[in-house]
Amino acid sequence: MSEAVLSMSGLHKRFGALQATHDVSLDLRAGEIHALIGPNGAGKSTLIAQIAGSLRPDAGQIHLGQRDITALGVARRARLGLGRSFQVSCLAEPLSVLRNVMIGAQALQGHSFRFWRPVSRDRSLLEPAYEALERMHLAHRADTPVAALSHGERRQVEVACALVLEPRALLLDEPMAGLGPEGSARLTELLETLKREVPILLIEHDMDAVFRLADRISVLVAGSVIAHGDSAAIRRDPRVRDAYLGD
Ligand SMILES: Nc1ncnc2c1ncn2[C@@H]1O[C@H](COP(=O)(O)OP(=O)(O)OP(=O)(O)O)[C@@H](O)[C@H]1O
Repeated sequence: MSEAVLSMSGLHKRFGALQATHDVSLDLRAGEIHALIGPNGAGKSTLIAQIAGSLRPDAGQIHLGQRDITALGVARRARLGLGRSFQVSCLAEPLSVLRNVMIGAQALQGHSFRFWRPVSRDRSLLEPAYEALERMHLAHRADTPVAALSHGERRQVEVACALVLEPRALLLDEPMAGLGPEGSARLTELLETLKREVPILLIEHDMDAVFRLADRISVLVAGSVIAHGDSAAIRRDPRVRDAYLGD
């Protein structure tokens, strides 16, 4: 079994009386997609926020490789190799695809707006941004305004933004949301290839995509991991069927 690229142990997070994350331990290994699924309000976004660094856990540790990153902020984690895409799109419609990817990378690096270099002059980002677009099969759209892209292509741009800093691990929060069958199939194919280079922790409600993509699945219910295993094991787990999948 390959070594964990990203791992968390004993994570707890409480909001007042609500235990949003309860003793969650899981890891992400090289070459895999590990999907995190669960009903609405199960605590998936709360968990991702703790991993990405925007929310501090009450207890527990998060490691990127051997390094304890629990106390580090979002930008430090991004610079150390934790990439993420967001549930809500933040692309600038009138700007080209390439400029959006460069701006996205700057933002992830933690540049404050006051000290922003105009992105068009930041040559250091140009080549990595172009390469990230190539990895998402979008280089031919580099000069196209985001406004002219399909919904699926926008999702590809969002993943490309997260790839510019060459992450060691990637957090993807509902990348299939709002995609039709064609867009979803296309992104599924791209992620299947991408995982060989960057392991992916995937939060996703589209169960077809999850069962096709995930090497391992963890099921979160009311803040706790109630089941963990490969697709076949999760499909037949009676606790998961009761709590989430139904018949
Ligand atoms: N900042 C907050 N303050 C108080 N309660 C919160 C806060 N953030 C989340 N919660 C609560 O924590 C629980 C878990 O929410 P979370 O958004 O993490 O679930 P989720 O699994 O991501 O849901 P969804 O699939 O609908 O996005 C919910 O009951 C939610 O209302």
